[in-house]
Amino acid sequence: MSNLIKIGWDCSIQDIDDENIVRIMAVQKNSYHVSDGEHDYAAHLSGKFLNQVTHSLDLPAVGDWVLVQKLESEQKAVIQELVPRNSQFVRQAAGPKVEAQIVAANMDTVFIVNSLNHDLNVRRMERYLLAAYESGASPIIVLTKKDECSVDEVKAAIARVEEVAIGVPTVAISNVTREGIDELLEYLPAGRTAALLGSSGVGKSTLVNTLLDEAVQETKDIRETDSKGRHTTTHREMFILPYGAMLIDTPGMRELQLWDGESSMDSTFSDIEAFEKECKFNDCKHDTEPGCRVQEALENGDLSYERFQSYLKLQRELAFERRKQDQRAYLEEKNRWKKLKRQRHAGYKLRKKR
Ligand SMILES: Nc1nc2c(ncn2[C@@H]2O[C@H](COP(=O)(O)OP(=O)(O)OP(=O)(O)O)[C@@H](O)[C@H]2O)c(=O)[nH]1
Ligand SMILES: [Zn+2]
Repeated sequence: MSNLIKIGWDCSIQDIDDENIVRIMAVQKNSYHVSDGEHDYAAHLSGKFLNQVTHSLDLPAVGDWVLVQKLESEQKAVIQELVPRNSQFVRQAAGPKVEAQIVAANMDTVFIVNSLNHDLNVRRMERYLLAAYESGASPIIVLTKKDECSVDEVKAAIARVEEVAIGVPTVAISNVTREGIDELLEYLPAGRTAALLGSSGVGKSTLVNTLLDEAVQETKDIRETDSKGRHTTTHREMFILPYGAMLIDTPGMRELQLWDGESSMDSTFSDIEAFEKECKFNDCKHDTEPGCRVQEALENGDLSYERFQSYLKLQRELAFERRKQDQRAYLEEKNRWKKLKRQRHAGYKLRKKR
């Protein structure tokens, strides 16, 4: 058990004493890299596990705890069962398919990484915040490339961020000068697990290297590209930092398409939520209703028009996402039914032959 504590196991929450528990350190296609805090194993899913998978969220992700059968002699392990998660960061998988993709699991903290230079985008940050709240972990905003900005620019950027990340700690850092790194480390005590999330190029992998103090995770500068000029490294990996915290890197995220988040809208938009409570009507649509506090806030500048638009847009997007998922659930059920019918029919034919 003591070895598991080294890789983030929280004994106070989960009181399982099992030497066959390991943590997923890396995922690459269908193979896993797991650790029990002492030894590493190459792992794959058991047939039974695969048979029970009904949803992409049932599959192990980086940060997950799983029960395995170890084959000590070969340093291999077979994954039997997934330990229920404390948190999970989920997005709609890239591409046209309606599919949830789990980016990281069992993290205590989500670092939402943005770069302080020209492409600081608070609308994108709202989206990440929503998904972070939805994950069940606590968000922290990390602003990189401080070295590229003047003191005033940094101040102005932080002020913009604080308007959307209400009450969320914000740390500005530089991977070049190491400024702000000590402050960031306060959010990374030993035994804690954090995930780095943010768009491609904001400096996540560089930050992993800064914190590891060695070049482990390849960064943009030296990364290979595929024939289309895209970066090919997209695998997720968890790193054990020298002082005992765990850090999950999530390279190659181009955009964050939401999967779920309706229940986290209030946390993400706590300012709007507070105004809504003061509207005259409970079911106010904040449009033309009399006594609308939201409209009043928009008029007197307490609430920015862009932020309110973003709030409405995310609401619509989540509702749309929900409808698509319902449709998919319906089709899945239908296909399952068809398959069952086919199987029954085949069984019938077999019996007749005998
Ligand atoms: N000036 C400056 N450049 C930085 C800093 N952090 C990262 N960079 C540079 O930004 C570029 C992108 O950094 P990466 O660490 O590869 O970005 P990433 O977020 O891991 O990107 P993906 O792996 O594609 O998701 C590289 O050229 C880094 O050298 C910083 O604090 N200051
Ligand atoms: Zn209203």
